[in-house]
Order: sequence, then structure tokens, then C-alpha cells
Amino acid sequence: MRPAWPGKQSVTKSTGRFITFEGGEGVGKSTQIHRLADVLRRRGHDVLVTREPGGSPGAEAVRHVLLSGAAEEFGVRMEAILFAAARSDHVEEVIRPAVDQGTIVLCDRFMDSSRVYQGVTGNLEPQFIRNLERIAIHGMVPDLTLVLDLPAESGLRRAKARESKDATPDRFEKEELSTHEMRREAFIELTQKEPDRCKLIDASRSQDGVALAILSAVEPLLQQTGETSAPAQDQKS
Ligand SMILES: Nc1ncnc2c1ncn2[C@@H]1O[C@H](COP(=O)(O)OP(=O)(O)OP(=O)(O)O)[C@@H](O)[C@H]1O
Ligand SMILES: Cc1cn([C@H]2C[C@H](O)[C@@H](COP(=O)(O)O)O2)c(=O)[nH]c1=O
Repeated sequence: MRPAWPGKQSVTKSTGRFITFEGGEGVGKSTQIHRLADVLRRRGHDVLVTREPGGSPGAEAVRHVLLSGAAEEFGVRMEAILFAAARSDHVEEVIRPAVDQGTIVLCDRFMDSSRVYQGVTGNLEPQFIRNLERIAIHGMVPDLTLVLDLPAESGLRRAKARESKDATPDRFEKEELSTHEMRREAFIELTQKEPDRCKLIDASRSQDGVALAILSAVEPLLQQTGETSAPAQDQKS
């Protein structure tokens, strides 16, 4: 875990790692998280796969409220606060304890989704988003954030093909293509602003190609603890 404000608070020493996956709808986050988890487990790591909103019993309850659209009528600020409440519970109940025990935590979406969905396309003031983020993550900044990048139209097509015929798009999926494109741009901008933490991954390639790019981005983080790199056969899962 990185310190949220270097120099302003003490750094907790831990052998665990916290890696988040971000990006628009259907870019392949969930597919790639499970592939990376398999590779890391084969190398002997303890790995926990989790997601947001959700990941703890309390946060999963809030997930339903958010994705069903039940909170939409109360406005974007209300939704942002609910995402933050769910995040706080998830961090304190699941993520921090696991990282402290030496686990590699892989999380499908985290604080950057709030910056983009509620901040940029929800038009909430940056200071409001920053304040919520500070309270929710309480210093639990990801060591690495992999931003999977794909034209919004392709991602939505993939997501649609994945779902059953009768499934209806959730609260956020149902929005305009232009909104999804704006989110894509916002994620790209975010990686440019925080290049040490965030790596942009071209998600238009085959699943194997994306998995290899992700592994290359993750390896330096593992090597920081002196761990060995993968044998060649590990790179396909
Ligand atoms: N590189 C790829 N090329 C083509 N199809 C892919 C690729 N990666 C994933 N898919 C397929 O696209 C669909 C969406 O992938 P996935 O569920 O992993 O995306 P996601 O980013 O987690 O989606 P969401 O944001 O909706 O949760 C799945 O059917 C998956 O099999
Ligand atoms: C964490 C988080 C998520 N969202 C949105 C983004 C997606 O549309 C959904 C989650 O669905 P998924 O299929 O599990 O990716 O929630 C958001 O708007 N703000 C957030 O902080």
C-alpha cells in the first residue's frame, strides 16, 4: 500500500500488495483479474479477488441499492456517498486485513471509478470527491492500478454479448455512448496524472495479449519484495 499523503502520515510496512483494475464497461477487468489470480496462485502467492461496489457483506448490500438504480432518484451526491460508505466497509473489513497478512488483493474497481463516474461524468465537485475518497480509503491507496482501455462502443458490445438475452443494463451501463466515451477519456487522463501508480493497458487485444501486458506491469511490483519472476509457461492461463 502506498501512503496517501507522503510525508504526512506513517507508512504501514506490509508484504501484501493491493492492485486495482479500472476502466469502462466490458473492457475485460473481471476476465483479467481471474487470469492474474491464477498465475499468482500458481507461483505460491496468497491472492484475494474482490470487487466494488461490494466485497464485504455490508458493501454488497449497498451494491444492490446502487446498481439497481434505487438510489438514482436521490441524486449523484447521495450515490457518491453510498459508494464511499461501501468502500470504507470493504477497506476496513476485507482489504486492509488481507494486505496486512501478506495477501495480494486484486480488486475490480476502486476509488478511480468514483473519480470518473461520480466526479467527471456525475459532475460532482473535485473537492467533494477528494474528501469522500480520503475518508473511505483511509490511506489504502493501491500499489498499482491497471486501467484497461477500449473504445466505449466495443466494451458495451462485449458486455451485452456476455449478458443473457433478458438482462437489462444496470444503472450506469444504460447511459449514453457519449457518457461512456467521456469516462474512457477520464480514465486515460487519470493514468497520465499518476503514471507511477496507474498503467494503461490496451484491452483491444486478445485475452492472452492483455494478460501478458498485465503480467509485465505487475512483475516489477512483486520484484520489489525480491520475489522471482514467472517461468514462461506461467504466462498463459
Ligand atoms: N480481450 C478480449 N477480447 C474479446 N472479448 C473479451 C476480451 N476480454 C474479455 N472479453 C469478453 O468480454 C466480456 C466482458 O468481459 P468482462 O466481464 O471481463 O469485463 P468487465 O470489464 O469486468 O465488465 P463490467 O465492467 O461490465 O463488469 C466477457 O464476455 C468476456 O469473455
Ligand atoms: C466502484 C464504483 C463503480 N461504479 C459503477 C461502475 C459500473 O457501472 C458499476 C459496477 O458494475 P461492475 O459490472 O461490477 O463493474 O458501478 C461507480 O459508478 N462508482 C464507483 O465508485
